[in-house]
Amino acid sequence: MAIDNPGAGAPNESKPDETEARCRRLAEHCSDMIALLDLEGRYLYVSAASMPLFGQTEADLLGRHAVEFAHPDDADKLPAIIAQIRRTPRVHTLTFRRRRKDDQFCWVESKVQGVLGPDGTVSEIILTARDISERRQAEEELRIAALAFEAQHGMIITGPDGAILRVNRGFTEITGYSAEEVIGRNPSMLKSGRHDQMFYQALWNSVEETGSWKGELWNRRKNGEIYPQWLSISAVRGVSGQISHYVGSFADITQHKADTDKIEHLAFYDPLTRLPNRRLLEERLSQSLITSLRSKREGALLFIDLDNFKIINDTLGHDKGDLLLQQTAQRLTACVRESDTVARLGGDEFVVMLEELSENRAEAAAQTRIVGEKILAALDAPYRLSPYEYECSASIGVALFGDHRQNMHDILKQADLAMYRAKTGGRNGIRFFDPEMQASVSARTALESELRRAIREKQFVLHYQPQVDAGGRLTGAEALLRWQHPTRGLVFPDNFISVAEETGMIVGLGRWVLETACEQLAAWAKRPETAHLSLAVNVSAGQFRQTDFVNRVLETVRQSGADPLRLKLELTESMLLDDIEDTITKMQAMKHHGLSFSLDDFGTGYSSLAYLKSLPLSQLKIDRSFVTDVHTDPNAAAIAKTIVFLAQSLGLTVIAEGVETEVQRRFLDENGCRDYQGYLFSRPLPLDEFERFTVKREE
Ligand SMILES: Nc1nc2c(ncn2[C@@H]2O[C@H](COP(=O)(O)O[C@H]3[C@@H](O)[C@H](n4cnc5c(=O)[nH]c(N)nc54)O[C@@H]3COP(=O)(O)O)[C@@H](O)[C@H]2O)c(=O)[nH]1
Repeated sequence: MAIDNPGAGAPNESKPDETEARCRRLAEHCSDMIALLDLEGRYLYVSAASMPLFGQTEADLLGRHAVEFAHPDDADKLPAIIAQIRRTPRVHTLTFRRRRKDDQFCWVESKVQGVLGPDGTVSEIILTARDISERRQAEEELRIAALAFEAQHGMIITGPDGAILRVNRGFTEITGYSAEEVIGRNPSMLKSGRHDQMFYQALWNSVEETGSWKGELWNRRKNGEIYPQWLSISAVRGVSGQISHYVGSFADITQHKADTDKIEHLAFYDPLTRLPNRRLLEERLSQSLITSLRSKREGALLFIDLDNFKIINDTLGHDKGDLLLQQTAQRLTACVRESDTVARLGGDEFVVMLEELSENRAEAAAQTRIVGEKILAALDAPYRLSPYEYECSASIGVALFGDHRQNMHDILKQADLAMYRAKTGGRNGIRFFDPEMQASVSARTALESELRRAIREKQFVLHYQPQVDAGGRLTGAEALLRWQHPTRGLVFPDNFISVAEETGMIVGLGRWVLETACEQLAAWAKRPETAHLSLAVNVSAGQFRQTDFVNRVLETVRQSGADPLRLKLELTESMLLDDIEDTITKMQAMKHHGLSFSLDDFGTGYSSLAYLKSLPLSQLKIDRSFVTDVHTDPNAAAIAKTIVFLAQSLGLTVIAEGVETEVQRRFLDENGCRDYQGYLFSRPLPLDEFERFTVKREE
């Protein structure tokens, strides 16, 4: 299509000057640029109303080539079209960047068309131009948004009610769900179950309050796999300010996390043994120093160095050396609790850090020594380094920590120094840094081996402490263990029972006590002056927890011929509460055979009414500490009275131990206690003296 030159005239139409005036009016009121160019592309006419469009005036334009105003990159476009129009005058549309008066470029959409002259050939060119910069920008933004939406990130758009409206390809690739499977549903379908309600509550609070939330989150893929993602949620608000959409963008960070873990592992773990390295040990040690300051519990650092490790490297080669170090790591790890730390400092140097030991330093040293000995024994066993078998002992230096004046480096140095002393002291041993600790640990080691020997050689005797009733009549006795030491004389249980308990020797020792006590009961039953006596025997937690404890007790009673009705087992609160169900079952089984139970040291532990009711007890024993103070401390007096009242309410008898004075006895008597034991009546006596005491009482 072409436009005829208005000046050329046309039959049956308006007169030419009228038409031209109309055209001019049209041009003068149109904000688009309307221009006439000659066939070279020079401006002949430019509509006045369009001047503000590009800022140029008629004077700036007329006679100038239109192409001069085109962006250099678009400069070829117009001449190419003019060349075509000269051949065929049809309409061409082109977009190009056109310079404005201020030298800025704007995007322009132009229609270019030939105007036929009287000879029917193209004599001029009519050009219209419109600024489309804003439209172009909007289109560009849309294009970028579309590209961004289809990026690798997962995208999810929901309505204000949370229903999914759109997801992208990235979403499908990461989650495994197609768009059809999720549209209309709630994103909660992707939840992994790893976060609680509070987590999601905080997330949505942030979106509501700040408009967005960013963070790490675990979700579940369609195949059930749980994976970590980095999620960013933004609320989109409409013109009214109401939330119209939520846009979520997320990346699968599984690989990133794995890489981070790997980097962390490399930084904090020894690659050969996979144990924590020095750096991590130091971190944990500083943390532990803070914790132990708060909890008041001691910790210990065991510095372990393999004896003669160099020889294995020199003789069997480094690969066997590596193998031995790996096995050492495994053995060390097996010797400690999961909460303790085993680290490799390098070479053949390892460190074990024990935490949460006793508050008492000597006890903590004893606990550490037990672990240290376990480690020595484990490391002393032959290593299988196929085809070789190799033996390699270790030396251990120990530093205790709990003293807040020590710092991490001091402790490591102390343990190292102690280890050095262990080496020079003959290897395959443990040394404590603190000489006092060393002395107490050495004494304990000696006590332990003496005790073992004493059990083997039966160096024990029982003493019997009389128990009397309100009328002063002898009702029975408590059997109390004594160690007849070959050089130290009579040793009292407070000096060895705890060691026997910690080492497990209490089981054998307790068995001996029970057998001896039952034999004694059976012997007394045969004599009229002692036949009425009952005997109380102390039982330790370690004994009671043995799975065959009940059978052993019943068997011992049966074999001795003792009357079970005269045997009373003294148990303590703490041991009973360990596993209350098991305790009740065991006690009931023994009670069924006639045995009775006295709750020793009552009032010093938990003293919970709930368990008291459920245990098949027959007696409560008021602890000596309350009895001692009944007339000096109103609290002790109140406790003693309460225990008597409690026992009466539960249908139990009550016995007071440690009664030393008549004042104490009278107070207890006035408050309903009818049975007593204590120095006021007699100290614990060797068998012959006890029997003489019995006869005297009978007289
Ligand atoms: N598991 C086992 N524990 C036992 C055994 N034999 C004793 N023990 C426990 O050892 C602790 C100390 O016992 P011991 O040194 O024999 O002291 C007992 C009495 O001598 C002492 N006592 C008694 N009357 C008085 C007194 O008037 N004053 C005073 N200062 N001390 C007195 O009390 C101890 C008896 O305590 P208890 O057993 O709580 O009745 C001690 O805890 C024993 O239990 C054993 O064979 N196995």
